[in-house]
Amino acid sequence: MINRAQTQHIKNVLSVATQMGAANITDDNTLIHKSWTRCVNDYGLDPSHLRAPNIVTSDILREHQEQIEEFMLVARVGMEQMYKRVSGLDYVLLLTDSKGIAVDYIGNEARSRELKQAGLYLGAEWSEQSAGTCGVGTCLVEQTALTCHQGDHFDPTHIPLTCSAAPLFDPEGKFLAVLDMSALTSPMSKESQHLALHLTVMYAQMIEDANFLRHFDDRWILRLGTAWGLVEVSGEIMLAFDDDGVVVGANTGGRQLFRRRDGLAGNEPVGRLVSELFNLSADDLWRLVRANGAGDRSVVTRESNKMFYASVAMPRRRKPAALVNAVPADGGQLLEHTSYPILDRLAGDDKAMRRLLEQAKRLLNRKLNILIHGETGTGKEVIAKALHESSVRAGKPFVAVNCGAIPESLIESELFGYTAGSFTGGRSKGMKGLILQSDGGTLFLDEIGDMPLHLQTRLLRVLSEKEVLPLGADKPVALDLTVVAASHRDLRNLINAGSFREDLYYRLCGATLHLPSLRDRTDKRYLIEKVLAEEAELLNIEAGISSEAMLQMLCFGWPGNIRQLRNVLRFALAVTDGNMIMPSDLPQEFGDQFTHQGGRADVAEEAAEVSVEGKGGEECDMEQLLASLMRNKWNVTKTSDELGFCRATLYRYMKKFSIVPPNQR
Ligand SMILES: Nc1ncnc2c1ncn2[C@@H]1O[C@H](COP(=O)(O)OP(=O)(O)OP(=O)(O)O)[C@@H](O)[C@H]1O
Repeated sequence: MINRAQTQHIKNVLSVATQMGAANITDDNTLIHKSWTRCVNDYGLDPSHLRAPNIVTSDILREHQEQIEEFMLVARVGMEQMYKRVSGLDYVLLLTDSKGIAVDYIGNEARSRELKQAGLYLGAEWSEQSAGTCGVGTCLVEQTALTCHQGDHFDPTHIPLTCSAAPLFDPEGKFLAVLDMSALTSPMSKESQHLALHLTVMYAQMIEDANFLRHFDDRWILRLGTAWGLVEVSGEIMLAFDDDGVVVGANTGGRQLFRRRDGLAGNEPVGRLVSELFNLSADDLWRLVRANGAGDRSVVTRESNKMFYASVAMPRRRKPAALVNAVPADGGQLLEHTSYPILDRLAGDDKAMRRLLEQAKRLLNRKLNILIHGETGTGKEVIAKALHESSVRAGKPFVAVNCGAIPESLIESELFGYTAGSFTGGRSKGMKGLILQSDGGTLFLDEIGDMPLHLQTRLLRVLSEKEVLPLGADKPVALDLTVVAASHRDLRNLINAGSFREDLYYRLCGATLHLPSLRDRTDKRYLIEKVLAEEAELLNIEAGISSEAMLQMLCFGWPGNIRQLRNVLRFALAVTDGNMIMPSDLPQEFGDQFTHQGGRADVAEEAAEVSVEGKGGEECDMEQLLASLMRNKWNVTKTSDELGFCRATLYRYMKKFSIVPPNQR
């Protein structure tokens, strides 16, 4: 039902959109009126057709999140800081991607129903084409910061809202995302939102610059500013340059400084020498590195003669050989690249695992909850513990809880604890729950999908309020909690089935790690050798594995993943006669899945030592062949292409090496 104010709004929108061509709109509200015109004339939207917010499905949302996953980690830190400044004022923060989908959100959980109804929620689509004129959508088109206040909105249902939005660009200057601060209600005057817009622009710049510095953490950074004392921390203008003094990146301020006045492309700082852009020789750059807050820091742009103060920071991540020698002894300490041996040891050369571990390293010491997905036995708890031990929380407790293993009737008291006498059968002095036991450290919640719904609600409260209320207590206890949750089930299916809270899911998945199953990993040999060494050490023996037993293990499907691998090796070490594991030491199913030529074990062993040649003359041994087959999911055409054989040759060698595809076993 359209009310009077809405009817008036619709008339207003239509009169602006139909009377004015976009070109000749010049009043105060230029951006908004241009957008109304676009909505009616270009997208065919009708303001009298009221639209409910479009919230995309969790699958689609995840696809959008994955596209800017790394950026979201940086943005989240900025959003949390920004939210602290406005909490209590009923603002909501949205981060949308370049398509206008809200990929991250921070808002008042208590008002989540109203916020969802208004579209101020995770997964909401705020492009102009979908929602009409709005903070995010119009910022996406105009690529500038703006406030879309109440009646500025196109859709009459959005009239109560106020939205201030600022664009975010990636280190290459590509439009990446929008940061938006919105409220369901606000004072009438648009001026009341000046501060909101200012804050949004400020945090957008901070997020963009943090992302820029992360992206170029192996490069030299030249900062320019107009305040002498602030230039070391100011991100107004930043240029990243390489060891030869060539600019490899510029932040938005840096690109604007060199933008041509006529707006045409060109004059990009990237690719040019720092000394071409400023009156700075290589010696001057070193002087700025050493300046350490003192001395002359003024620089002038060569083309436009603008004066700035400058500082230069060394690469944070690596030690570039050429420059280490060039930087004088008092040129400051280079930061060593920190390695994380506990995480690094979890994988060999499997690409998916190496990517995952790099991602895990970037998550360290961020106040983020992490969700780990993976089949049973893939090492979810192992990686959770490695994350804990590699972080600053290493000295604090790591408390692991298997939500699926504790009887439902006990989970509540185990997790939240209880006061003396609060329930029959409890300890007389009460009990500190597992959540409180993990204060300052990490709480690992395994099989989180098995947590009963009413406890999910309590856990959500603990996570959002950072305090826990033990059973029977009248005062909550504050705590510093980091949760790593794991599940072998797809939690989104549980959400769709109504057995898992969506809001808890988003609280838990500050970042998601997907562990590959063992059969898909290309570093099986590394894992086999590692687990064998660990098991042998426990028995205080030296142990090896014969090439045929290794081959059988490499070919096995491992439905129980690394846990099964450990059990198999433990079994083999227990039954083997000597210190060398032979095929006969492996459980029966290993022999069954592996067809020997003529049933003779020695054929495979012999084959393992044979090398075959590709048509290009390159050597290829049995293991390479096997690895390639597995990499290509046993697709013979792809494998033969990769190795440079014809298919017939590949089949011949598979036969020779007794390699049987899984579907023929
Ligand atoms: N990278 C690894 N290196 C050596 N051993 C590992 C590795 N990952 C896992 N394991 C071993 O595999 C077994 C299972 O690991 P873990 O309990 O972490 O798996 P999970 O995915 O949490 O299993 P579940 O889903 O059943 O709880 C353990 O014995 C662990 O030591």
